[in-house]
Amino acid sequence: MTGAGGARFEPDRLDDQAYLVEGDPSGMLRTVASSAAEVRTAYRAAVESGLARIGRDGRPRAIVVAGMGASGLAGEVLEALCRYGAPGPVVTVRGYRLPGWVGAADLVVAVSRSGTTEETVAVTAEAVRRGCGLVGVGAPDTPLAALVARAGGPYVPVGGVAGRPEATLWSLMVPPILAAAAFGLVSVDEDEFESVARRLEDLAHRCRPSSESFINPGKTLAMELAGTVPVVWGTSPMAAVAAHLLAARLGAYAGYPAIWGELPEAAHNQIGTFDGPLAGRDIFADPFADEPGGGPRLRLFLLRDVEEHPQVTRSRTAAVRMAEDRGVPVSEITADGVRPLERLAALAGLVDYATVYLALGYGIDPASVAVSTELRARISQ
Ligand SMILES: O=P(O)(O)OC[C@H]1O[C@](O)(CO)[C@@H](O)[C@@H]1O
Repeated sequence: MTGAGGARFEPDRLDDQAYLVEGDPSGMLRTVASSAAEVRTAYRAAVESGLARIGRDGRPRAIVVAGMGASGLAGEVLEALCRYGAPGPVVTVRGYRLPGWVGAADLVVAVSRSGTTEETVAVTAEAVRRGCGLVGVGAPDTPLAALVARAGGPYVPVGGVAGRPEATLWSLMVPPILAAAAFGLVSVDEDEFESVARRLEDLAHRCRPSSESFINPGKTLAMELAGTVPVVWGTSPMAAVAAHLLAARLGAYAGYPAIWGELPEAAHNQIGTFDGPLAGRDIFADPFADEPGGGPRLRLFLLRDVEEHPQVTRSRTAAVRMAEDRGVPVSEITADGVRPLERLAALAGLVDYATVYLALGYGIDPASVAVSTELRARISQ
């Protein structure tokens, strides 16, 4: 794709079965529908790679997850799981260098689906030089795999869609979680991953292409996103990962912008947008124009977790009222489920569908947004 500037969202496309096949030549909808299978495969691959054995060396001082883009989100998921209950810190590194304090007492989990992303390879090489414990997740026979082999760490091979690292998150995030579980930092078992898989299967059924827009939650969310400037807030650390995922997927699949944040922090800065130039009705818009509005306007998307701090609940409720008072529409999506990973699955699965449908509604092939590949090529020359 060389640019889709000016593309129009056409809701009818979402119920046009022939278009949903032709407009998605890489089968992104099929890839998203296979998320449940991916969770099960990732679990087995992680177990077979011997990840559980790393726990025998004793608990590391900290776990550092290194990854870029969607691979970095695997670190955020682990951070969210560990934030309040784990006896040690989890840090995500997105960049070329490890923090100065990281050393032999720490475990670095390097995540790169391609196994070639230069930032992640650089951080992994630094981890080898510093004598850190090392786990790798990514494509086999790659620079990343070679570095992890040199350090003698376990490597969890990841397949998936070539050139589409962000197509599914689960194969990237399951191994770091199991690495943390090996040290007792989190408590997860096969049952929990199985209930995640079942939840994703249920979503795949409800969001399937043949299910009409008015009952399909993926298509509904896509229609609510279309033509807006999305402000996406999560109401817990895990819901905030889903908010970040939504913003990331919008950019990657639909070339669409969004801002995201986590309550309570987002209420300290992003709430300013409710009184800004993109909020509410456009008073200068031509009332006789074919298209009302005069440009995209703000819409608040609240990704809610059933486990919220009581003050966050108050902040959320007040923010919804304040948005509505100012003419900013609000969409609220609540993640249900007993365990945090189930709730993440409820939100992340919906996000994956909605962002693919949004791209298709704009007539964009969700696997064709290649500008990040162009940037990679330019900086590697
Ligand atoms: O998982 P990888 O292969 O390291 O890629 C990291 C990120 O870089 C990108 O390929 C973009 O450059 C994203 O698609 C991806 O999320």
